[in-house]
Amino acid sequence: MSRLTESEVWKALQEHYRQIEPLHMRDLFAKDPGRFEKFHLQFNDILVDYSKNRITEETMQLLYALAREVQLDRWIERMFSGEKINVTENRAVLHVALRNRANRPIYVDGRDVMPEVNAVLAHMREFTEAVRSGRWRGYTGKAITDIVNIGIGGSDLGPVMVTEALKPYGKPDLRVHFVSNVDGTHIVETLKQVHPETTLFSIASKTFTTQETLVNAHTARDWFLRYAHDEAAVAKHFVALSTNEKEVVKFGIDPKNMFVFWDWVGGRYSLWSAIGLSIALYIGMDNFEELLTGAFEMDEHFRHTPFEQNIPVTLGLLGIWYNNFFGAQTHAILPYDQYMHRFPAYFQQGDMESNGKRVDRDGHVVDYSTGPIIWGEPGTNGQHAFYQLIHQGTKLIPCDFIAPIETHNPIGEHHKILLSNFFAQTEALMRGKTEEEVRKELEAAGMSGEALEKLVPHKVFPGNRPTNSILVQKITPRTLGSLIAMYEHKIFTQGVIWNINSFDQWGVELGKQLAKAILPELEGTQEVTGHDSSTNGLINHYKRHRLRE
Ligand SMILES: O=P(O)(O)OC[C@H]1O[C@@H](O)[C@H](O)[C@@H](O)[C@@H]1O
Repeated sequence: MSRLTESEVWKALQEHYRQIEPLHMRDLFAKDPGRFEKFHLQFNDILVDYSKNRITEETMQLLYALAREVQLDRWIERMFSGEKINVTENRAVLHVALRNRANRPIYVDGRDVMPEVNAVLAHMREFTEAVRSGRWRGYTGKAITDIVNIGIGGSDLGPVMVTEALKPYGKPDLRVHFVSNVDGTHIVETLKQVHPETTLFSIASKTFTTQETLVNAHTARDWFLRYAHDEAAVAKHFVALSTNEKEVVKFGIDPKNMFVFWDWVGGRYSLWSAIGLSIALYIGMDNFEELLTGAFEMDEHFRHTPFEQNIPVTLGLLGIWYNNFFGAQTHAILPYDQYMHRFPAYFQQGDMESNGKRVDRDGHVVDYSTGPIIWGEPGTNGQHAFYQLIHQGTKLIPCDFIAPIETHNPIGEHHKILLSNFFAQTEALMRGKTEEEVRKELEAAGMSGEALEKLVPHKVFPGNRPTNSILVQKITPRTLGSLIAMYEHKIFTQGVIWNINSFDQWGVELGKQLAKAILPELEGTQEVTGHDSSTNGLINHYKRHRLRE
């Protein structure tokens, strides 16, 4: 037994779960007309309604007590003050410094990081303004029309997600492209759309050693030089976003064209850093700073608001409730906003790479479930695809529904229809439809007898399926910044409760190592024998059939 599962409050939650599990939210709503009032929170223009959860006031009290039990407040302070809470890599976790708009000093190893943070922001402003205004010229004197960001994981997903989410703020005559996959198709298809004289490549890699990114970057460079025939021209078309100057120089990028960040910025938390250059190029530095401001406001809220009114803490605790007491395995993020279509994918990395851990901070295998599987698609597409399982399947899937009150595209009735679906789905998931209601409905439609009875069970919805509804005024840079930071801090809250290190990612290493060992084995015709029979069989099948080409 771990300290967590042995704690009094954990045991109390287990006991309390037994009382809550049989209750239906329909009845909880019927009994208490003030339920929405009690269980919603508001911060700036973000409203979080968590009343459609399988909770009572006692549940929340116990969950907040759990947060106190693990000293969440102390952990928050440790992060914000630059303590090296990423213990396995001996690093501070300071993405909050990147958006510290109050400019309060934050120290790492006795050194205030803010002057460096501000210097990079100034560098980004100078560069993005030069490119956007057309002052920055390519090797034949033409202005830049296309940005190709080459990066993967945290050096891709954030910029992709944000540039998509903030498309209405994008410079119309500047296109951004993202190449991440080492599959040659990705770079080939992208290069078909751009011209070397007017394209700027931003090579985004914290380590600058990531195989996929370097292979794609070399291919881009070769392609470029096939046109330019001049190594000196590379400086006008390639910039690097990285922590590793040595490798950047080795690649052939002038350090003047390098935008730096630091080891205390985790890859999946790096969109706020120089990794956000493609975002800043596209939406402009003022909007990029608005994004930072939104995140900063959420940081302040997270750091200073009592748990009971604290949005990330509350969302984190609700996640714990389903994950650890109801046994929910997954969590769906469902944005009702087409521009936000990569938001669930972004937090797939954000959450699953952070909290997909099986040992605690002290290296002990945990005896409780940790990070959930995160998934989702924008509404209403999801409704016509996988909502069936959420409504009537055998699995409990807590969902976050996110929608803007105002759309960037007020055309006809579209937004009202979209929002009516947003409201309807959480209502349907909560209420369900009883046998009696189904029977009445079928009778009203003229059905009776055996045919009716046969159909009834199929048309019953059990309901009692938990959702959070997150309504924002409009998806602006500022609001998006707050929303992203909200989820980051939810992940942090859960990591603290599970006593895991949310900031390393050793789990991605084994596959990388094995791929490196296998790569040379794919050469030649010699039979491979060094693996298990499946891996040998697959490699040898590939080699035999490749030779047939
Ligand atoms: O930015 P880099 O160093 O190229 O790393 C890209 C990604 O590489 C992956 O291996 C890591 O798991 C991610 O966290 C990271 O974002």
